[in-house]
Amino acid sequence: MAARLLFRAVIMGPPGSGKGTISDRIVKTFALQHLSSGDLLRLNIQKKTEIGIVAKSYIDQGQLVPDDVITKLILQELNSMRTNSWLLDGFPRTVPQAKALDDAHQINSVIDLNVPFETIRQRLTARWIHPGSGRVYNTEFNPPKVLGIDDITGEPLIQREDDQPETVTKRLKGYEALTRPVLEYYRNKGVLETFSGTETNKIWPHVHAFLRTKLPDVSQE
Ligand SMILES: Nc1nc2c(ncn2[C@@H]2O[C@H](COP(=O)(O)OP(=O)(O)O)[C@@H](O)[C@H]2O)c(=O)[nH]1
Ligand SMILES: Nc1ncnc2c1ncn2[C@@H]1O[C@H](COP(=O)(O)OP(=O)(O)O)[C@@H](O)[C@H]1O
Repeated sequence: MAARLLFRAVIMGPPGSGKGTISDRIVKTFALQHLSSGDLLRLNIQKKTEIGIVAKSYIDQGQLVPDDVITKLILQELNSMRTNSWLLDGFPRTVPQAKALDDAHQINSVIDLNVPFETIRQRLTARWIHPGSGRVYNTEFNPPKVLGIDDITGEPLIQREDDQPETVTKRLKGYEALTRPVLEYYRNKGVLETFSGTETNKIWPHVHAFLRTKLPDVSQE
């Protein structure tokens, strides 16, 4: 496929706004490759790589991993996705990250999930993940078939250490201070699309309708 036909998108929103959940629906519907910075970091932590060891100390504190560490990791990964359309989830989270991404790739659209912080706090205490795949559950919204067990592999689910209420508060503060300016950055570039709401099932049809104007729906193929 010629480079000009590739679609490059970013999905943004505060922690717990549904980026992972909506990304999952997007990749099932459109031919896009999904890259989640959080999943990639957790994989590195699991494998105890050098990056994983550095990242863990920040993540557990509810702080962002340093810009140079995450930027290098993501740009390296994107290098292996040169011929694909992609959806980047969780990166960029600071203006320096956004600028570094711009220097390497042209971003066509930024999907911004605007979900109130109170809604998010409630969701994150009920979030369970399958660490191997990044599959995400919620005991109220999308519970696993068997409590504590991944539907697909039968392996145990875990709660993220950084989903404890005090850490969530720190992450939301960090979002306000460091990530909100990235929305402004993309608004000024004319690529920001904001979707507001408190329920993924109500937000998703709007995201779907928007992407439908950019990409063919391949879910029936
Ligand atoms: N109650 C409720 N939970 C949701 C909804 N959408 C997503 N969730 C859950 O909220 C948590 C955060 O969603 P996730 O997609 O992981 O958000 P991310 O941190 O932005 O990637 C997960 O446990 C989801 O299953 C919703 O509409 N209602
Ligand atoms: N682009 C990034 N820059 C710095 N730190 C990041 C980035 N992406 C992920 N992280 C680190 O990983 C943690 C978990 O990220 P993620 O799984 O995207 O969480 P959530 O989706 O709940 O916001 C973040 O709180 C942060 O410490």
